[in-house]
Amino acid sequence: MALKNQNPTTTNAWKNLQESYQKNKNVDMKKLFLQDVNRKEKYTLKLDSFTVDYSKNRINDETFDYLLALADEVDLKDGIEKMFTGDIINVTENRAVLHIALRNKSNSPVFVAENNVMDEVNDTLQKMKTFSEKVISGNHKGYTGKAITDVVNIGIGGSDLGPRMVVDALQYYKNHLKSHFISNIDGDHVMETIKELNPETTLFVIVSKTFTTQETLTNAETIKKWFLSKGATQQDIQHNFVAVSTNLEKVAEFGIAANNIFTMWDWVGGRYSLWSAVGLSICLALGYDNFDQLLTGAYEMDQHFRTASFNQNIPIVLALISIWYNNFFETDAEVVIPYSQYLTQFVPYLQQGSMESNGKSVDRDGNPVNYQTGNIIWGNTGTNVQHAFMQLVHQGTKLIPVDFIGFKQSLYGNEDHHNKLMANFYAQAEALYQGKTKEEVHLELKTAGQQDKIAKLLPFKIFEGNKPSNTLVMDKLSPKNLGKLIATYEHKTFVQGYIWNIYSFDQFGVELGKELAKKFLA
Ligand SMILES: O=P(O)(O)OC[C@H]1O[C@](O)(CO)[C@@H](O)[C@@H]1O
Repeated sequence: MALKNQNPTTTNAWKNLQESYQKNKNVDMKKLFLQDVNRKEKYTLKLDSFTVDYSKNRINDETFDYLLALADEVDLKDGIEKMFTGDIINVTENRAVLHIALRNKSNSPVFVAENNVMDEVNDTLQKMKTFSEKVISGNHKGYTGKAITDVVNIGIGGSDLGPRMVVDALQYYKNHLKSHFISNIDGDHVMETIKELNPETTLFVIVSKTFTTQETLTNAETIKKWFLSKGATQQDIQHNFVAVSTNLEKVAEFGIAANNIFTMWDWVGGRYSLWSAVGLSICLALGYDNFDQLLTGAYEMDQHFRTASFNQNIPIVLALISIWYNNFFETDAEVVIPYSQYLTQFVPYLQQGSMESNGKSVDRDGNPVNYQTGNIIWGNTGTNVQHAFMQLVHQGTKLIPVDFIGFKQSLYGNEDHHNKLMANFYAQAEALYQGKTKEEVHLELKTAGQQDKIAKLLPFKIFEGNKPSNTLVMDKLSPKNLGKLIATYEHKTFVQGYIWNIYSFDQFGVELGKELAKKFLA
């Protein structure tokens, strides 16, 4: 059965939210905190050690209830169940959407048509484990009999961003294998990556769900030529090349042996695929046990998402807050700022996850929507952003909600650095919320003995404040916690798309550019 099809603007909850917006759009968050001493606790969600404080938002109890009512009215519960039970919710491509099956630690059956997909999932995971252990231990040899030292992931979009982000984020847990990622069709990118590599000891992992993507195939062919030009033969390819794909025929045409193919399925969207064999580069870089922990973290979030009541549900609450700003305040963008240098690739990863999913302008009936859909996601790591774009968030004319992501402990345990990092983390959220009034600036200049500057500087030093943010805190950046964090944003994206009444799991918007590029090439 298809997803319910309902224009969200026709719901009672939407009308109530419009009224609530008119009444409360300029609500002073400081007053909300004064009125309710328990606000911080009340507006904080928990899943084990993962806490999400959403108290610094222009939301009062009334608004929050209407947001929850919106989720009820469009029957979000039904949408979630349909995803988890393998319904064809990617209608335009006639596919189920089952990234949750890839990390289904309960191993309870998940059916697509009559087929329990868990059997194939478990087989592929076992194959990834066996192969990655063989490579890491040095038992899998390159074509001249030497152990592998370097792994190159060749893929783009979901076949690159997920594994790249996870390998980078979890580099603390990495083994001796060096990881490289080639995505762009820019030949300089390819040459810069392979120039130092030894073809004898390098494993190339070609990742393409379709195995028709121009970038990936061009890059893979260039590398194959380079490999063959170094004295290797066609026969040697089986030692140094493996592929991840659904398109077994095309992989065979490329010259990769059948037992070197790791399968995936059409019910895994590219941007949701790092949990599948697309994560092979993750297993190779971190070892299978760490990959398994990543899956466990995501599974725990899946369970929470599926079972927690809406008002306690982390992805749902984050999605509703986002809709509140996007559709009522008409903010266009959201900033995501992880306070961990390890998460440098997190925002580029999230950009595909969110923007390729929800950048749609027709509803599930094929009619143009008369409301805003996908958010623009941007950001980078703190504290770097404080010296870059935060000026605009603090004092610019736009209202830009922020997600701050932080960890209680650093991995190397350097307390001095970590205390300073986290002091900045909390200070940014506080500064956005508190602001600085005219009176405060006045007093500050006076106290600093700068009375003579008051007339000149006063307006420039005022911070309007009352700017919204969520604060997401985990104990430390572990594989399990990263799994939880990624799954949080995956489900947030699902909820937004569901409520906006769009299809989040196709991506026809990338096709026109591809077609025209072929014409330009000709
Ligand atoms: O894995 P493939 O088939 O090469 O596709 C790569 C990427 O291209 C897209 O289809 C479009 O950008 C993404 O959704 C996907 O992640």
